Amino acid sequence: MSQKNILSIKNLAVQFLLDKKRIRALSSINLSIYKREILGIIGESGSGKSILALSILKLLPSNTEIKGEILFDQKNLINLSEKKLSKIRGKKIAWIPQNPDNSLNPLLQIGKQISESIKLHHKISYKQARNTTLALLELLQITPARQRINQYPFQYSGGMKQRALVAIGAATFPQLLIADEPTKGLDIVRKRETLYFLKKIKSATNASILLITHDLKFAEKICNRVAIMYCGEIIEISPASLFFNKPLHPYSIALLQALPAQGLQNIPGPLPHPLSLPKGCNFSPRCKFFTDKCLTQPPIIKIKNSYVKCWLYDNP
Ligand SMILES: Nc1ncnc2c1ncn2[C@@H]1O[C@H](COP(=O)(O)OP(=O)(O)OP(=O)(O)O)[C@@H](O)[C@H]1O
Ligand code: NI
Repeated sequence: MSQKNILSIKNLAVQFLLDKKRIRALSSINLSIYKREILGIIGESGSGKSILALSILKLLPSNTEIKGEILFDQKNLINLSEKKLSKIRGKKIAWIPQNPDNSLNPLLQIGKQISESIKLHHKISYKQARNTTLALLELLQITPARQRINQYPFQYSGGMKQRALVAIGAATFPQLLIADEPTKGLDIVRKRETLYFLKKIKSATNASILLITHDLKFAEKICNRVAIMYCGEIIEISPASLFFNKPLHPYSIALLQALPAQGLQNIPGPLPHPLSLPKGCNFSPRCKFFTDKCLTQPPIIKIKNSYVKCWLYDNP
């Protein structure tokens, strides 16, 4: 795989200001997304996955303080005006929302919603937009496409609506497609479908995909690399093939052991509250490899193609 970066996040920090308190949502995030890869962002609920995605799209609430760099097309998205950003968002960086019923317009034909997405960003004729829409419907097996293009959301099944969202996201042929929990609440058959169609869209559009999930099994099947989040930090980045065989960070190890197939060993202790994070490593109170060193910030260590933020691997 070519390792050209299409997006680089450097020292990203996000805080929410609430009642004069600062809640740290993300700190010192460093992450690159390679061309044509599927990068999984994995972590428990509240670890900051969605906030990371929303930072890239700059769709955070107004009480947010954001620092650092998100480099895309040689621009720092954080400093970009709303006007310039609107040329990127939805066009070069697109988003597949989670819930079809909140995201599709019930009063507009699906075909219109897809072709509007195309026309919004590309100066093409009605006919060209319609042909691209038909091709996308075919690709996502929303068939017969010529009939489905004129139908309304209520005439689609749940699975078709989900795929229609994928089509809207892919309609602009973005360089980066962000999918937030695309398998949430789906049964095994629908999960398998989502896997298949995401892969199909990736090869048809050449997009990179940032996939947010806490479904480890799904991530294993689809991701090239994974980044593991804990309390608003990335604690490990690894090629998926390595991660699922030999996770490095003690939290990653515990996370994989908590899978049903591994006997469901729960991770002891609670997730720290964002307002009272522990000293040093955020995972230290729950870690079975704890030593006194862990009371100071762990270094980020590179091991082959992986990065891990843990004292365990610091062998001077
Ligand atoms: N608008 C906000 N104001 C204050 N805190 C917020 C706001 N939005 C999110 N947070 C906090 O930021 C942290 C990260 O939230 P985020 O939604 O990114 O988690 P997540 O990993 O996506 O979780 P899930 O898997 O449940 O979707 C959480 O502690 C959350 O409570
Ligand atoms: Ni989320």
